[in-house]
Amino acid sequence: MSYGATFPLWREAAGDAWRDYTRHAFVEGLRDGTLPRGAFLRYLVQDYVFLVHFSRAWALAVTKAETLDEMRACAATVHALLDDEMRLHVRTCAAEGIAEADLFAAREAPQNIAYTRYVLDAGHSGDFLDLLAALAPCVLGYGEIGARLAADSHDTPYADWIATYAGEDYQHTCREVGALIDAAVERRLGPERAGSPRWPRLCARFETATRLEADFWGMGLTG
Ligand SMILES: Cc1ncc(CN)c(N)n1
Repeated sequence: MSYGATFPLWREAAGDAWRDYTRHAFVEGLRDGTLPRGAFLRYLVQDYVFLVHFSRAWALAVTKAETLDEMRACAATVHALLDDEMRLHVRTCAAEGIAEADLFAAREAPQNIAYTRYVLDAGHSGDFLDLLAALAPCVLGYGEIGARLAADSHDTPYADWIATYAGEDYQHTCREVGALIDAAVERRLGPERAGSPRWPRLCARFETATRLEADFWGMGLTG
């Protein structure tokens, strides 16, 4: 999955961190069905709270945008998070007897706080590109993981999770976010994006968010 021209460059610059995230033991447990149910539910409850804060971060991107097209793309992502992706969390947890009000009130794990507040801070202290570089591993990494697991999963109880991220709605969001990033980078850095003095810092932001993703899986596994 490439999702545009900038994402593959950021992904390559992140080196091993990208593999640590997208091939994490948690992900492999989703793929082959060996992930303990308790670990999955611990992750899913935290992920609901994560998505609340991620929606706030994408809403912040609306305010940091410079064009109406950018605003529309960010607002569409807020909608996709709040009204599509979180449905997976609500229905899966409801089947386990966990109400949505309990999800909303869940106590945040330190790894969750670290990741979401890092991204929000990238947006508050930086500009639109700083924020997009910190947001990208989340959206596009799950797109990549979902597509791979859909093509290569066995008989797993996590088929609903995989289908959500491999599905057309989520993959459409990934393509739109990839296009948004490309256009935003070109607008601010010009065609020679990798030669811009800002480029290393954007790569570093992407890599940090990628490492925080791996830590988030680890939280699911070990608490
Ligand atoms: C931690 C995390 N990262 C990414 C996604 C995909 N939006 C998610 N639901 N949770």
